[in-house]
Amino acid sequence: MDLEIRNLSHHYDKLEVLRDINITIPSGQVVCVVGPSGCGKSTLIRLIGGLEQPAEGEINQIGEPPQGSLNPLTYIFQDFALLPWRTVEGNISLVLEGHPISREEVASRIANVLDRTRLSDFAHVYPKQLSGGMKQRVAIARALAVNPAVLLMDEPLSALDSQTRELLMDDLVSLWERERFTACYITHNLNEAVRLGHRVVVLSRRPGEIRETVDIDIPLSERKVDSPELARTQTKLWEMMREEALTADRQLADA
Ligand SMILES: Nc1ncnc2c1ncn2[C@@H]1O[C@H](COP(=O)(O)OP(=O)(O)OP(=O)(O)O)[C@@H](O)[C@H]1O
Repeated sequence: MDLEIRNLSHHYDKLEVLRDINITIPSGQVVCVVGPSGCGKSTLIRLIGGLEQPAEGEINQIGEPPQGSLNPLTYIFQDFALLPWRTVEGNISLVLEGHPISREEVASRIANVLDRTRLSDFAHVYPKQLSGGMKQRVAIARALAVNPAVLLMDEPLSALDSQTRELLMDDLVSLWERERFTACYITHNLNEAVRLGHRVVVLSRRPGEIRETVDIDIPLSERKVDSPELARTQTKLWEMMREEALTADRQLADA
């Protein structure tokens, strides 16, 4: 299933947040959205997921969700959003409850995502026993358990230290290589964007408008930390964002 965002604009009372956004998220690709603080990135992902209705424009789901999809649009948040009183397995089963699937299917979905995220040995552990990186892997496993058509990821790595972030980026790449998920990935971190995005959409300061869309053709598995080509793309993106970010910072300071 592709996701098509057409002529989307949004405001909160008089505060114009997003202006005429057009983005296509093709099935099996990761589209990263970057932009300065306060430009409307989180608003955009909430609108895509249907948590809020856009003031103007539309979000179209083109084609059918994958077979066995229980929830076509599924979020992964920065703060993991795990229930502390449930084990890893219990946190994953939570999203499967209430769906018309058998106990055997619940068990097989949980086993599958624990295996894919290398968490099988931690099924009975509670979140407080896990590091931040592992908590986010649980959140990723939970999202994958419903076999979503599109993963909506809002700054999923920004609560983690840089080393853990690197490891999780590798995890996301391996997960994608194994089963090509579709994702809209919001981040202010350009390094994440060039490592994980097939396409990077750069937003201006608020009201967020599309400044540029950059396609990166290097296969995800070949994007190495020290790749000069990626470094060049990252510099190009930063040049686009620099002025916007500086002005956005000044506006926030004046507010
Ligand atoms: N529910 C709301 N009601 C009123 N204003 C809101 C609401 N949600 C967001 N805003 C405002 O809309 C603007 C965009 O916010 P948003 O969180 O989408 O930006 P962002 O790009 O994700 O920011 P950051 O990178 O700092 O997380 C901000 O000025 C914010 O204060």
